[in-house]
Amino acid sequence: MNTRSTRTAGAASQATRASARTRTPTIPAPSPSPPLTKSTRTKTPVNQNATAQTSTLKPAGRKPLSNRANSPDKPVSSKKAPTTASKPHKGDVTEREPIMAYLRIRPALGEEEATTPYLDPLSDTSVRMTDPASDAMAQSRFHYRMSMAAPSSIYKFSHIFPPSTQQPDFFAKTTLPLVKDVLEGQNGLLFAYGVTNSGKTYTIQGGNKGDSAGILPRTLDVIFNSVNGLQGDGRFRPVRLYGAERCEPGNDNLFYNIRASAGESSFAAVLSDLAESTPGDIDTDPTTLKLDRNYEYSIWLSYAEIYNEKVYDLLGTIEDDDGSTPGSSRRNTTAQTFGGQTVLTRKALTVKPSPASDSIEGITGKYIADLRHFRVTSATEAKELVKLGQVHRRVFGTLANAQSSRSHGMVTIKVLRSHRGERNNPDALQMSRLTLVDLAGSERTKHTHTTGDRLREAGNINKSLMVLGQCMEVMRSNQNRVAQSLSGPGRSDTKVVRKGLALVPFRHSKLTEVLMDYFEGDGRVVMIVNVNPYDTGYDENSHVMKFSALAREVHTATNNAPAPRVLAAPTKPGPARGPLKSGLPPPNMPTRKVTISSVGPNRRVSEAHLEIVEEDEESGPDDEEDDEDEEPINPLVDALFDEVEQLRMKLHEAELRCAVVEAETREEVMKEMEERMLVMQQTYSRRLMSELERNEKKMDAKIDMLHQAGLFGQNGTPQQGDIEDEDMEADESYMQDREPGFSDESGIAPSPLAGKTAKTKAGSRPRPSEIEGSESEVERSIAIEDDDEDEVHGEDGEEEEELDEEPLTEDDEEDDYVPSPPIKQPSRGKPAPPRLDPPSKGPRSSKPGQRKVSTLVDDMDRLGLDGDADDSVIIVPDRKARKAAVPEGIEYVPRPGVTDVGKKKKRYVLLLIRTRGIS
Ligand SMILES: Nc1ncnc2c1ncn2[C@@H]1O[C@H](COP(=O)(O)OP(=O)(O)OP(=O)(O)O)[C@@H](O)[C@H]1O
Repeated sequence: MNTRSTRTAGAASQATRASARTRTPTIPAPSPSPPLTKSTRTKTPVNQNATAQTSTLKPAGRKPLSNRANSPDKPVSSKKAPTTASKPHKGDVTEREPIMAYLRIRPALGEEEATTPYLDPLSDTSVRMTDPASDAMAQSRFHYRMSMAAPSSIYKFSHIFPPSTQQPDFFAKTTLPLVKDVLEGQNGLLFAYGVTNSGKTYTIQGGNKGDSAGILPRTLDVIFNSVNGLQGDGRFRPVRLYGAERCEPGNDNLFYNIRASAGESSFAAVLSDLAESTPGDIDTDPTTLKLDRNYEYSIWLSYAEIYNEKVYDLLGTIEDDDGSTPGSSRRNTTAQTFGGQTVLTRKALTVKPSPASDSIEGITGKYIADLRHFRVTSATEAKELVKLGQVHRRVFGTLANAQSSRSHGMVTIKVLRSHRGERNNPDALQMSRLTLVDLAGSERTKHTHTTGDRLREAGNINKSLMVLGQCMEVMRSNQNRVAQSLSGPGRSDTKVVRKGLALVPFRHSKLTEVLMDYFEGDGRVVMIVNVNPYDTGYDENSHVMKFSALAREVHTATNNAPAPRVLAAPTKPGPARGPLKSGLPPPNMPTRKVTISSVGPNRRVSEAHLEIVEEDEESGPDDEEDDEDEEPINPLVDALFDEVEQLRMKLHEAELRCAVVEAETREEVMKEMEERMLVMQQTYSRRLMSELERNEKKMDAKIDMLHQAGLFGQNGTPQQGDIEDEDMEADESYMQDREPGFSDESGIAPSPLAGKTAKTKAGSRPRPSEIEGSESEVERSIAIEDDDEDEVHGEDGEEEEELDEEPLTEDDEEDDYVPSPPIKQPSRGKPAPPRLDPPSKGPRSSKPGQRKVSTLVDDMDRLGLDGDADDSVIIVPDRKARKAAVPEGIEYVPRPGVTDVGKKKKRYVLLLIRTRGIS
């Protein structure tokens, strides 16, 4: 019996091999970097303790789904494998190793240097990550933290590379062991994972300065340095996943010229400009590995991308002849011009299960049908190819997103190795492959407000990464279950356990479908986690870190013995290998119209208007046959994944809506607040103005009383004429000082009474309290008392009515009157009025009110203020007095410009009484 046929695919198969072949079940400590040689590799049992101190992703929580993949007794496909007796089998030494997870911290760029990174390496293998928002929250009581991730966590890695790490060093520690493996017949997978702008492309491809070449160009350098002088003539070419087929040496001579690949169009010019600006051979890695010189090697390269859950050949523009079908063109991408419009057509490739005829020990992975591999004979040639793929990726990627890689880029290097003595024996052929994947940045839809096509694109990126995480989780859980059953007493028969293992959901995304063989078959897997510690997406970075913690708990099988590969059945030519549909796209074909431009040498700008047609995958006649080998896809799992994706989209849309509503609400509240503030400001300025006005009027009234009483001419005090002159001068100088539109420091617009205010402020008109010399005179004639409740009324007679309504009290009368001699107000140019007699200071003998009235009448008589006199002035202490004093036929008329000042309490009223004839 062919023992290989008993091998099963899926996690169960891994478990079987692990249990059968793991020789020393010791629990190793994670090594900081992968071993360079097989002898140093640590043999690891599948049972691992979680090394991350943070919570890992939650288990799916659903019942393990089983199908035939879960069964160790899964029957091999009914299809017969080639019956060649020399069918090779793998070596006996298979070990299991955890996925290596390396953290690379990106250095600060530009303005980021001013920011504090939120990653703090604690050692070579552990790092602390602290949410910057939690610091901000501690400082501000208004800030609240919306993150679901823990505010601070410690994560462990196989090794942590600080920002200062240089490309050569990074390559030597992470990738060189895989390069050695692939040249010795082992498979290897390396993928860079991280959020957008975290440095994945820089790590894989490199920068554009000296010594910044990434791990891909370095890998090519090391391979060609090592196989120098050991290259075969390329009489076999790799097909499908493990197969190889004979080809005529030389048929695969490459014809790749970027300009030629695009034809004579503006697009060609853009392509060549882009090629010039794309970093090429920046620096070369001098490392050379020692290889078995009994073998000869041929190196093949392919470059695919997965975009929106479709797989494309990035070297699709290269036209070559496959030799097997003479005359047939094998281009997957074409650029044709119709009436000035360039139509760029590329065809999505199908992912097919590897046929049983190719299978190695029953392991059936998947391959990308029609993805072409090109034989490369030098590092320069290989880098040129990569560069062409890069340009295509940039072209198609730019059409999607100018800044960020929106696709997963996948370069696969296949090494065909044959013994020099058996170079014509296909059974002695060995094939190994190394795939380097630059994953699309895990999309931060929440932060980038992605919508429409971008949202769908982001959804697909996230879906494939989510499925990758799910696969790892299921693999880990399956491996743990098998390991537990092995370690338990009397539980060495893991048959029952294996039956209950969950199906690893590789098939739910193109990315995992294409990579599943690395997880299920043999090969070492390395994961590079790129983190930008200045990035605002703390949550996304936490997710990336948790993902790496999970990956470190998954084990893959490594086989120390070289793996001989079978010579596959001849390739069946199918329609998928034929040329693309040519001509204009059919009307129902979805197309995208885009403009792409580039700046070439001498700052020449090239621009091309393109119509992009992405043809769907085609199914060929052999697909049915292939489908026989396919494991049935579980519709429930598929539906669940779709649902998760839909929910994620809905969540995102809801978040967007919330953000919009929040922004609108904030704006509304702001507007309302502004309006209220404005109203308040107006109210307060109105009050201030009226207050000012009132004070002005009061002040003016008081000063006018003094003027009219002629008190300023006494005892050296300024004569009224002098005061008026001074007033005028002061007014003039004040008005000169004040520019039109002047406003004081308070910002309040000048009051219409500002001039009056200024008068008093400037001191040109002395305040009553300032006129010390006249104080006694004033006291003698009138007492001026301020009252906070004073009110100034206009000349509308209100005062009169008000006063009449209010009964007079005795206090009023007492307070209101201070005996004073009657004063005759001198008219301008007339001699100053005679000095009034000092008031009698004797005790009051009569009722104050009566005394006031009589005294006032006497005063009037003394001053000759009769009804015929002009400009007569009389001070009437209160309304009673006024009523009593004003003789029949005389009415109270305020002089024009003189305010009728009234008080409810404790006030003196200055009245100018004119005779009827004067008014
Ligand atoms: N280790 C590093 N040293 C210097 N510069 C770096 C480093 N890593 C990244 N950069 C720079 O950071 C920027 C973003 O890097 P990169 O384009 O590689 O991010 P990315 O993760 O591939 O983003 P995306 O997923 O959007 O494609 C680039 O300008 C790159 O040159």
